[in-house]
Amino acid sequence: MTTTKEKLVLVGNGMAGINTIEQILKLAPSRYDITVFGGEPYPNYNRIMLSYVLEGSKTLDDIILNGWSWYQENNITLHTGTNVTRIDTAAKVVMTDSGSTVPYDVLIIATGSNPIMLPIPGKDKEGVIGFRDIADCSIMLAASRQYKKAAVIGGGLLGLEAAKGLVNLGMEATVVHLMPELMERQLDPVASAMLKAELERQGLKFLMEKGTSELIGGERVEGLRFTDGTELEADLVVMAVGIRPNTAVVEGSGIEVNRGIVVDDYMRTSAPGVYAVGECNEHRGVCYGLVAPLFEQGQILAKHITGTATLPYEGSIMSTKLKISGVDVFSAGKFMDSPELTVIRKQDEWKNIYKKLMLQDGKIVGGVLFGDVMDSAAIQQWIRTGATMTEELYAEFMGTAAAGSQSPAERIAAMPNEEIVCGCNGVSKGAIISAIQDQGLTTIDEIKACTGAGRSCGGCIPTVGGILEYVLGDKYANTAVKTGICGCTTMSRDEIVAAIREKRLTTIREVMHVLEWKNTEGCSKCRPAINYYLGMAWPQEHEDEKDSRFVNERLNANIQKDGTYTVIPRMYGGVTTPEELRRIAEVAVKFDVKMVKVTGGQRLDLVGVKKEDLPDVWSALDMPSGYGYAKALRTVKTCVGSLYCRFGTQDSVNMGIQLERMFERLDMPAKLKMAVNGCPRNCAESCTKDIGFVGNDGGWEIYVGGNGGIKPRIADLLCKVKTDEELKEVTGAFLQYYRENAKYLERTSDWVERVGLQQIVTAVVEDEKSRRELNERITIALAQVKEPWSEVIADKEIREHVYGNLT
Ligand SMILES: Cc1cc2nc3c(=O)[nH]c(=O)nc-3n(C[C@H](O)[C@H](O)[C@H](O)COP(=O)(O)OP(=O)(O)OC[C@H]3O[C@@H](n4cnc5c(N)ncnc54)[C@H](O)[C@@H]3O)c2cc1C
Ligand SMILES: NC(=O)c1ccc[n+]([C@@H]2O[C@H](COP(=O)([O-])OP(=O)(O)OC[C@H]3O[C@@H](n4cnc5c(N)ncnc54)[C@H](O)[C@@H]3O)[C@@H](O)[C@H]2O)c1
Ligand code: SF4
Ligand code: FES
Repeated sequence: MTTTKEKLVLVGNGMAGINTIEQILKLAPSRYDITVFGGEPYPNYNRIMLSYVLEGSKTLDDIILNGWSWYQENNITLHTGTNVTRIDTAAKVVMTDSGSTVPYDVLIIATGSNPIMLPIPGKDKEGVIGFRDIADCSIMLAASRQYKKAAVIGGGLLGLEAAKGLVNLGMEATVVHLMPELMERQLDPVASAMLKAELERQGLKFLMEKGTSELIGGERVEGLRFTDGTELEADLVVMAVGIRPNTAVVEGSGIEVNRGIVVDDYMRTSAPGVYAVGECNEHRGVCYGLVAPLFEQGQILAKHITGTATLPYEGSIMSTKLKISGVDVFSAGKFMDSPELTVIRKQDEWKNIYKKLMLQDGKIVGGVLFGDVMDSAAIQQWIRTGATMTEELYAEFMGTAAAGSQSPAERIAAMPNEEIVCGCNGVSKGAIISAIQDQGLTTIDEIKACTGAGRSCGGCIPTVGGILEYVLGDKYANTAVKTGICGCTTMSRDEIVAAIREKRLTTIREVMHVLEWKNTEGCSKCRPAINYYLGMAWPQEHEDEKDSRFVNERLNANIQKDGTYTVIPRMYGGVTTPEELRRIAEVAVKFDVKMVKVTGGQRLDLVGVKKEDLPDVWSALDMPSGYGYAKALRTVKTCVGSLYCRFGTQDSVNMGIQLERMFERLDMPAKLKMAVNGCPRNCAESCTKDIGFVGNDGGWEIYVGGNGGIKPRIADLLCKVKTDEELKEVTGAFLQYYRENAKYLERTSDWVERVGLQQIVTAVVEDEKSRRELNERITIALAQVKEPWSEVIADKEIREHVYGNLT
C-alpha cells in the first residue's frame, strides 16, 4: 500500500519561512511533501548580512544560508522568482504569477515585510530605493561607482547601517532623521548622543528633526526638499523609515488581516490549515522586525504541525545590536526613564562607555549599553528570567566585582550554562558545549551548522569562539581559516605558524618538507609568506631568505612600468632640512632622474632611476631607505602640531619622528602607515591609517585599522592614553599583536574586521601582562633590523651581481 504524503506549501523563501522548514525537517524529516515559492531569484540567504555586503566585508556568496543543493537533498521543490498571487482557502490551492495552481494540505505564509516608502512627490524617481533585498543592495553598489552624494531617510537601525555602508563605498552619506534623537526606539537620549558623535567621527553626516516633503530632480533624483523649505543635494535616496508587513498574498482570501496577518499562539491564521510566520504576521497586536522572535515563532509552528508537544508562543522581548564596526550599541526591553522605573546608570566619558539597567519593582526589565556590550547576553538573560536585582548582580553590572576585571576566558567560564549566547537563534552556552563534546565539533562553522548559533547576525561569534576554546583547551585551533594558503598545501596560516613554533622549523625548505607541501618548491604565494612567518616566530635565529621576497623587496626599490626604479629616502615625520633637499636635488640632476614627486606620505620620490645606478644614488643621498617598497612601516604623516599650529595641543611632529625611528624597518604582514595629529582637526588624516594618533588636551586617542586605498575603511578607536609613554607602549603592543596574528599580506583594516576590535583591545590595552610581553617581543625583533641601502653600498658582490653596478 502506498501512502501519499501531506502537501506543505511555503510562500516566502526568506529567513523565517526556511528556518521553520529546517525545524520541521529535524522533527519529522519525511512527513511532508514540501514546495517553496520565493519571489526573489535566489536560494535562502541571510538578509541581515546585507548590511555587511554593502559595507564590503561580505560577498553575496558568503551570505547564502541554504544553497540550491540543500533543497535537492531535502526533496524540496523550489520555485524562485515566482510570486504566489492568490490563495483559495476553500479549494486549498495557491496560484502563482507564472500561471500554476498548486494544492496544499498545510500552507505557511512567510512573506516578510516591505520597506515603507514615504508617499511624497518624487518617490518614484530613479535612484530612490528602500533597503530590503539583494536587488536594493546591488543598486546601491552600482550607484556608489557613479555618484557621490547619498541621503538616507531614517535614523533607525537600518538607516544607520545603510549610511555606514555607503560611506564605506566612498559616498558622502547624510542621514535625514525626523526625530531629535537617533534610534529613538531603542536608545535613551544619552546613548543616542554618544552614538551620533561616534558615527560623525566615522564620516556620517546628520540632519536631525527634518521632515522630507519632496524629492526633486528630473528622471533621476537630484535632491530632497524639507518641510522647512531647505534642500539637500543627493543622487541616491534610501528610505529606511520602517517596515510594513507584506500581506498582499492573502488579499481576497478572507484570512483576517490587521496590520499583519493575524495569528494565534500557534501561528494559526483564521483559515484552517493556513499559518503565518515571521514579519508578515501580527501576534497579540505586535508585528516583529528582528529574527530572534521570528525564529521562536518558527520553532513553535514546526512543533505544532509535526504533532510535537509545545508551549504556546506568548511574545518576545526584543533586543538589538547595531552592526557597525567600532560602534558597540545594545538595547533590550525598556530603555527610557519613567516614574515607575528605577534606573542604575554608569557613564564613563573617558572610555566613552555608557551602561544603564532598568528595574521595575526590583526586577530587571531593560538595559542599554554603549561602548562595551560584554554584558548584553547577561542582560537578556536577566530580563528573560525576570531576575531580581541583588548586590552580586549590581557589582557584576557596575564592574565593581571581580567580574569587572575578568579576562574573556574567565567570563566564559563564569557564564551559567543556561545563558543564551546566540540571541537570534536562542542557543545557550550549555547547548553549544554539549554539541562540541557530544559531536566532536572543532570549528565555529561546525557549531553554526549543528546548533544554529552564529548563523544570523553573527554578533555572538566571538563568544561562540570563546566557548570552543574553553572546551577544547590546548586542542583549540582557530579553524575559521582552514583553507590552505595556496595550492601547495591544505594548511591554513594558523596551522603553519603553529607548526613552525611547535616543531621549531627554521627554514622555508624545512617547512615545506615537514609539512608535506604538494609542490616541493613552493610558489610565489607561499614562499614570501613563510619567510615572513619564520622571521616573526624566530627573530633572532631566522636568516632572511631574500630569494623568496617580492622583486621590489629584493632590490630595495620600486620597479616602474618602464623598468626603471623609484627611490624614496626616509624623511622622519615628513620633516626635512635645506641640506637634505640640496643633496636630493643634486642627486636628481646627476643621475638624470625623470621626476621628483612629493608623495602622499610627505616624502620625496625620485622616479626613473636605472637599476645599476641604485647603489650610487643611495650612496650620494646618504639617507636611510624610506621602505617605499616594503611590507613594513612606510610613512608617519604628521601635522604641524603644537610646535607651530595655534590649535595644536600635542607635539605631533616629534611624536611622529620618534614613532618612525622606533618602528622603521621591521617586517610586517603588509605595508603599514601611521599619522600623528596635534588636535582633533586631524589635518594629517589619522582615520585612514593603519595606526592614527589624535592629540587632545588630556593626551592622545589611538585609532587602528584605517585604510584609504582600494577598500577604504575608517579607523576604529582603540583606546585613549594620557602620556607619550603609554602611546608608545600601546603602539608597540598593537604592532606586535598584528605581526603575530595577521595573515601575510593582510592589511590592518581587514585584520581588525576579521578578528574583531574587542580581541585586540583586550590583548594590547586591557591585559597589562599581554601588553608588556608583546612589547618585550617587538623589542627583540627590532634589535635585529638593518638598514638595507647601506648594506648594499658596503657589499661589492651584491652591487655587482644583483644590481649590475660596476663602480
Ligand atoms: C539590511 C537589513 C539588516 C538587518 N539586520 C538585522 C539584524 O541585525 N538583526 C535582526 O534580528 N534582524 C535584522 N534585519 C531584519 C531581518 O532580516 C528580518 O527580520 C527577517 O529577514 C524577516 O524574515 P521573514 O522571513 O519574515 O521575511 P524575509 O526574510 O523578508 O523573507 C520574505 C521572503 O518572501 C518573499 N515573498 C514575499 N511575498 C511573496 C509571494 N507572494 N510569493 C513568494 N514569495 C514572496 C520575499 O521576496 C522574501 O524573499 C535586517 C533586515 C535588513 C533588510
Ligand atoms: N541591527 C539590527 O538589528 C537591524 C539592522 C537593520 C534593520 N533591522 C530591522 O529592519 C527593520 C527596518 O529598520 P528601520 O530602521 O527602517 O525601522 P525602524 O522603525 O526601527 O526605524 C525607522 C526610523 O525612521 C525614522 N523615521 C520615520 N519617518 C521618518 C521620516 N519621514 N523622515 C525621517 N525619519 C523618519 C523613525 O523615527 C525611526 O527612527 C526593523 O524591523 C529593524 O529592526 C534591524
Ligand atoms: S591637526 Fe590640529 S594641531 Fe595639527 S595642524 Fe591641524 S589644526 Fe593644527
Ligand atoms: S546573536 Fe545573532 S547570530 Fe547569534
